[in-house]
Amino acid sequence: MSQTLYDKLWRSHVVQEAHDENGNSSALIYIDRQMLHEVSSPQGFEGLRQRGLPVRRTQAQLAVADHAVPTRHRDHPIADPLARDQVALLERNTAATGLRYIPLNDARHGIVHVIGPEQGFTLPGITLVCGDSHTSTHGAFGALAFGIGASEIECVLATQTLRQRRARNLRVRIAGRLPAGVAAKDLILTVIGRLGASGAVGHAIEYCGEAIEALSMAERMTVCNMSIEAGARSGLIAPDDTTYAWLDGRPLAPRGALWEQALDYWRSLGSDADAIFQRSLDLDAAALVPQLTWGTSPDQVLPIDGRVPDPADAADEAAARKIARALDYMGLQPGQALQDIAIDHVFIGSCTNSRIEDLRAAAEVLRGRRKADSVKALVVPGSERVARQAEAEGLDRVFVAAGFEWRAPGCSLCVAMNDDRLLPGERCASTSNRNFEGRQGVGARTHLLSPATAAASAIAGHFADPRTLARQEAA
Ligand SMILES: CC(C)[C@H](C(=O)O)[C@@H](O)C(=O)O
Ligand code: SF4
Repeated sequence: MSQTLYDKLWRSHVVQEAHDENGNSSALIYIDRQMLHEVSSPQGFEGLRQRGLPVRRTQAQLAVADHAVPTRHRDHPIADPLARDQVALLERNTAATGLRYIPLNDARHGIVHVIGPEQGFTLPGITLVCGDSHTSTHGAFGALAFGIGASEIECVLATQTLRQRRARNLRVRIAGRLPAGVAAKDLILTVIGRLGASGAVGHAIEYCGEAIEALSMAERMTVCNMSIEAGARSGLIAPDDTTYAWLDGRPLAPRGALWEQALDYWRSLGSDADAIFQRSLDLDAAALVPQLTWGTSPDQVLPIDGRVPDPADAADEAAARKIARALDYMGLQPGQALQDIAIDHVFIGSCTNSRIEDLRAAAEVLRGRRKADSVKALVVPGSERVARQAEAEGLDRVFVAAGFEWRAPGCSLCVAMNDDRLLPGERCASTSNRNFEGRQGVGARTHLLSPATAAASAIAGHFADPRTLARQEAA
């Protein structure tokens, strides 16, 4: 029977399957690898300790502290007591159980979803979990990767299995090629706008089509990363030569004969031509434009040349209330042009957009230019590896010359769990993935966009279209 990529990943990991009276299937599936971070893991380790259980497969785990870590003064002890305790606890837990832990000042340190792939811990064909919703990122490699809860972390530590419900298949097919100035971030924001924030609940999204095949691994990770913002726990892209070239030689990737064997297997993973998807969405890349969120949910998104929606135009009462509430929190007026909205901050970072390609895209816009005086701007590379690469290319100097602060890796202003946060009412152009109320600090206002659009907006002091800047340059 023909199968999708998801079906193949699922079936190859089922230990035992069960069907309920509605025909839904759930199964005990084998989990190949788990990543752990300081915020979601303590309860899992504690549960294990209380039950007196050992970790079943220590080599299958990789831990790193990223959410609470400061992005300055990394050579000093962590000043914030809560963050210090969280990091110290992860260090103790991993040491006590013999798990692989990447310390703060290690050359491999960074955001969990950036370093997993970098180290080759993430591989095609595997199941990978983490107590973190953006684990969908790793699906860019053709891995079945999803976020799990605290009790599930304990279960994976103890048994290397999980009971899961099988997802339905949703295909997002993008024809054609992305136009210049339009990024993978614009693509995924468009998709989320079309599907809605809970539109893909219960589904695994497979992204395919010419535009997806043409994406770099960094761009594919940006796309899969935000699958959860449409409600899907997993996003997937079939592995191909781009994937293999990127992984070849990574520290934890297979080598020699094992690499050849793995390649043979990985090449069999793509969805069969006649595989059945329960749902599908088709878009043309040529029609895509830079996107910007205006509200407090990632699906409240519009083209950069759009205007703030008017609750009066909403389809029904409930939709009108939702828009009105978002406008109130965001401090916006119906009908306002998005490009007239002034910003206070720019944040380039997060597991969505902090890879070297993202920094290059932003630096290209900023080279020889300066941010507006009214704007505070921050670049937080996704990992030490990204930071060193950027420094080797002189990108850090481009950012600093443009008036940006160049920081050490971590989640930082994506989630404001460290000391990087905004004040109430402050407005931020952010390359991260969530614009929820309070996400970047109590009362802070977040607008999601691509690195290039963030850079163009930093220069303008208000939201700006990176394509306009490129046209001015050419003129
Ligand atoms: C803190 C963590 C558990 C959380 C998540 O699950 O995603 C965070 O990473 C986020 O992006 O909101
Ligand atoms: S960078 Fe943001 S989205 Fe990614 S794991 Fe950290 S907090 Fe979550």
